Amino acid sequence: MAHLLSTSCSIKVSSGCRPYSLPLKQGLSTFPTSLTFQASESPFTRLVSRGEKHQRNYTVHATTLPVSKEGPTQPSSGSHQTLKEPSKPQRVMVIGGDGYCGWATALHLSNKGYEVAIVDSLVRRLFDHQLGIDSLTPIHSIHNRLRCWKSLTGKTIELFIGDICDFEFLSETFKLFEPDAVVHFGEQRSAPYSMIDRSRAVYTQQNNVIGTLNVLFAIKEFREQCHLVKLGTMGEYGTPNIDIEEGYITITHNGRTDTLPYPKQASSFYHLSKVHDSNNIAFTCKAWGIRATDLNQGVVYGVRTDETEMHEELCNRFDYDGVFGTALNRFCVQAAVGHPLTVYGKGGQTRAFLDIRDTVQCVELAIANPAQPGEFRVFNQFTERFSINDLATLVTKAGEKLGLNVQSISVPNPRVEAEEHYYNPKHTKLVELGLKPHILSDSLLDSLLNFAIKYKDRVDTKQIMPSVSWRKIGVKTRTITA
Ligand SMILES: O=c1ccn([C@@H]2O[C@H](COP(=O)(O)OP(=O)(O)O[C@H]3O[C@H](CS(=O)(=O)O)[C@@H](O)[C@H](O)[C@H]3O)[C@@H](O)[C@H]2O)c(=O)[nH]1
Repeated sequence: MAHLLSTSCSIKVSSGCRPYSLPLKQGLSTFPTSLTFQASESPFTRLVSRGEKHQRNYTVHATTLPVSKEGPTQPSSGSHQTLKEPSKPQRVMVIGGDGYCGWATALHLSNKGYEVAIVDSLVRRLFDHQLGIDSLTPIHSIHNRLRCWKSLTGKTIELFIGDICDFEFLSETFKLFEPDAVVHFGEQRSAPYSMIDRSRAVYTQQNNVIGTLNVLFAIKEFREQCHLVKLGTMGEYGTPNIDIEEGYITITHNGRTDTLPYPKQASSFYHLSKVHDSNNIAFTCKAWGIRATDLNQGVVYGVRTDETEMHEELCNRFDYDGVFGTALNRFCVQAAVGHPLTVYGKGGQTRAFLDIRDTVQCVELAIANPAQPGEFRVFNQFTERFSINDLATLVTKAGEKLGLNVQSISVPNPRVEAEEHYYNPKHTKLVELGLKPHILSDSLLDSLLNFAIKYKDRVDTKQIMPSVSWRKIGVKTRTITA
């Protein structure tokens, strides 16, 4: 990688047994990069030695306890390696477990009694450094987060730091942890980031598509009964002028009828990467009998979950900048600091939304009710629909109740998207499994706004306006200046 600097740093990993260090060669240019391990001191070697110790423990302590819809509630007993009923998941690998949705999910599953391992390259933190942005909330290192969780609850979350695009690393995590389910959040998830320049577009698709392919190969090779729960996006469908079904549509054409994958019309290189993932997963379910659930998630808002609010060191990240911040969270921060709400274009663009507390609930439901071998399920994961103008109105009213003077402006739309359109996506499958939605209420908006007000001194208002244009993307690597 031409832009890779040979800066070395050390990441400390706490295992349940003893801490050890992973020396890293880290790309710190403006170019996106994953963390690359030095050949002489690879994490692979270290993880193997740690894993051998754990594997001995598994033989003595691991478990085959049955799981209810609520998830297992008892600690392990018996040998995990002789697991006879793989459809009863207990061991969940959360890839991307240091990120916004991943962190909340990892804690939630651990709290529900699952044995959880986080696999993460920490590259999301590196993006912040590269772009000069930061979470509204101060976030602690993954090591402090996990130590804090352990001291509060007595529960250990295992940690594997590395890049899933490195198949050797991923293989070792599979062999050591032996997951029954893998929740895959470990992708570059920002549409604007993928539209900064050619290098970020290529990075996004390479990272996301190859990472998911590696997960599929790892399941096939090492853990064929493991259920893949993959974070897709509602943006895969685009905004067609007909109802959006959950993954599949039955079509009669020239007198013949078939149920086919719902047409995809993604509108950023990021959203397209998820379409490519879905195709690869669908194919491997057919070809290899992989069991998979694609969670086509809408735009997530909120920050607190039952677990993250147990201690300030467990606090989740909260992005408000023009690259990683999402609509409602951004509007709350904008209202808190007196910045006009940034409605792109006409504001009639309508999207599917959900509270982060429902993200963790949906993932848990998908794990507790796994897909069958060879089945490629698609769930539309959201609870409500709003246009951007609806959101601006809601935040304005909620802000006024708190004494804030909230204004909106129409910003020339940096994206290429329909600004007025039909939008009626179905979302019944997760409700049928038991989802109890948190609806966007006045009290939730009130608490989100108060949250934003609490941290408003940390806001860098220069990061609020959008800086990435879908039309102006070029091949030249864009350097982010201070
Ligand atoms: O200040 C803003 C920010 C956004 N928007 C508009 O709000 C809509 C949603 O944008 P967003 O930035 O909130 O979300 P998006 O880029 O679509 O991506 C986010 O939501 C996706 C779900 S969905 O939108 O595809 O359903 C996830 O896949 C992504 O990981 C997550 O970053 C867009 O029409 C955008 O033009 C504004 O009008 N003003």
